[in-house]
Amino acid sequence: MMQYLYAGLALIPLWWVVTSAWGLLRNYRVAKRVGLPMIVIPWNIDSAFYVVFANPLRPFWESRLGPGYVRDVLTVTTYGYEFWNRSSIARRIGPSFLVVTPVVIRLHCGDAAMIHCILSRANVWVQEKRAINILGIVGQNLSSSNGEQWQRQRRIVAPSLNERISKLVWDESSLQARQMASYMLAQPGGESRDSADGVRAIATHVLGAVAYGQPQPWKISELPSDPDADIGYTDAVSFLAEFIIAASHVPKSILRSRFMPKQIHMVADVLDKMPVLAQSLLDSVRAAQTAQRPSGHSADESQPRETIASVLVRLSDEARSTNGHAPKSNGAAGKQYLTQNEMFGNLFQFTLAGLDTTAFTMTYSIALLAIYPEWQTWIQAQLDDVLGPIDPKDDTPVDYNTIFPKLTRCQAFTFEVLRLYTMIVHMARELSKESSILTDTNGVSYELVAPVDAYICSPIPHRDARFWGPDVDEFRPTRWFDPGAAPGAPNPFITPRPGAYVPWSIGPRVCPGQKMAQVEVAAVLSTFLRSCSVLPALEEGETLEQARKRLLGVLEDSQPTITLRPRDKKAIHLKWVRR
Ligand code: HEM
Repeated sequence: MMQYLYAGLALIPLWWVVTSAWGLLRNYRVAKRVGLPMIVIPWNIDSAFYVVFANPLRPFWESRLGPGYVRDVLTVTTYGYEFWNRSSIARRIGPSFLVVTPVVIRLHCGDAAMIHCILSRANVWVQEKRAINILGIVGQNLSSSNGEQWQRQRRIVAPSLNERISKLVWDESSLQARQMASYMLAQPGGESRDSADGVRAIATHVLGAVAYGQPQPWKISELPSDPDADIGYTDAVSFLAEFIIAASHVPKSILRSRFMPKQIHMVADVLDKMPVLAQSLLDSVRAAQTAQRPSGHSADESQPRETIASVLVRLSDEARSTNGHAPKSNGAAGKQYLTQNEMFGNLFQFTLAGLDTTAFTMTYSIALLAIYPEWQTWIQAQLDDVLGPIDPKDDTPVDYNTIFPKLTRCQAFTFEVLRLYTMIVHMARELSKESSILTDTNGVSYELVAPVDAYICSPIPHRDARFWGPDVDEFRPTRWFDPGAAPGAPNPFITPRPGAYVPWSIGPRVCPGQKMAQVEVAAVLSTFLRSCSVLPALEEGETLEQARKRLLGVLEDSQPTITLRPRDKKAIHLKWVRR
């Protein structure tokens, strides 16, 4: 009897070897017909074990391994390589290549024309299942749906981020930035290691105010840590956003187990509280709408009361009453409004998609201002030109409609930050049809046959000298100005080749919060630079030049979790001085 058991156990590894070899051979044959460069890997790179260990192992092999196949394999299978590899693999083997394993064929796509092909066909290259599982934890939302479900939500959600919201974002961001600048200037010697936490507080409070109607004064926020304390909706969503992988992958019973730290127990508690918190937020939005005049304004016409949540509720309610059961193209009745679950999901999604992306864009921006003082004075010169001489006693709010369009240098600076420090280093898609033909920038076509995944590796086209010129690796915001644009033209910027610049994605699933983020970053940078300058704080015996190099090293040592971030944000040690 026992000998059968031993034979059975011995067969398990053999079975694993045979099925892996068979899978690899099958995928290799399919991939070879495509004609793109390949990196063949004989194990499952998506297994939980490999995903967990690949990143911590990076320091061990990075300094020891020379160039070659093994190094390439370890690089492309370590999360976030798209940023830290600085396009070195893509420059050697080609901007797009296939990673072939026993279980998957994955296109790593860095060619602008191919990226454009994929992102403009949202019904063919759909959101990948793993991303859907992570992003839909609190309810169905834009990022966790495809097809008709996505289209319906998009019709209602995208318009909620409208121009009126941009004005609110501008005002709230400027207010928060003024409070943060005063705090920084009041620190001993104006020095602080809290700039990253400070701008995260701005991003959190701007969302709290304009998305959920819960304004708060600026203050560096600690993540909640007391499971018994009351928690507001904004804090709950930003807490879950921080622990999104645990919240989406680990069962609540394990999150609550005795071996887990208190903060992880809280993930389960906050998940349980979310429906109640979201419901009470929606109830208060609906109550405020009932009390409001039909014009959508409060009694004081200059004070629009709308928030993203209230616009979302209004648009969905309007859709429900006008075409709640409009016929689908196939003749069946289909709803056109958001269900309660989708409303919860999409409200949560704003924080998930909009908080860290905007906060870290601001973190990199401030650090880069300190690293490149020439660009800081360049922006300040335009600010002084547009806003006139500085008067420290004048704290009249700057008007969004007239001033934002004129702050072209702030905007160009942000474009350049997001070119070299792209927040979302890859966007995952999978082919939903039998096959798809992609044509690259050289006009060569490739046929991909399902099942196949694609990673849109945004940093690769952002560092492609074919589109950005020989100084592609340099930080140079002036590259964004079109030399042919007339002075004072409303849009003086170049239009990058389709697919060459995708920090906000492109095509039907382009980020609906793009304008909101641009307005927020411009408001914060312009408020800071109008009254302050930022420099790297010097360590003992260091020159300013050495400190700038050190600070650049801190930014270069970045790693995405979902959003790109410096590994050590406290090493962004800045000195704030009044202008
Ligand atoms: C600098 C800031 C931001 C960056 C770099 C950014 C980037 C992106 C990218 C790359 C995508 C596409 C992801 C994919 O297709 O896999 C996306 C989607 C999205 N973003 Fe943003 N985002 C930013 C700010 C915001 C803000 C402020 C909001 C809203 C408050 C927002 C809401 C969304 C939503 C709802 C989607 C899903 C769109 C869809 O699937 O139809 N984002 N964002």
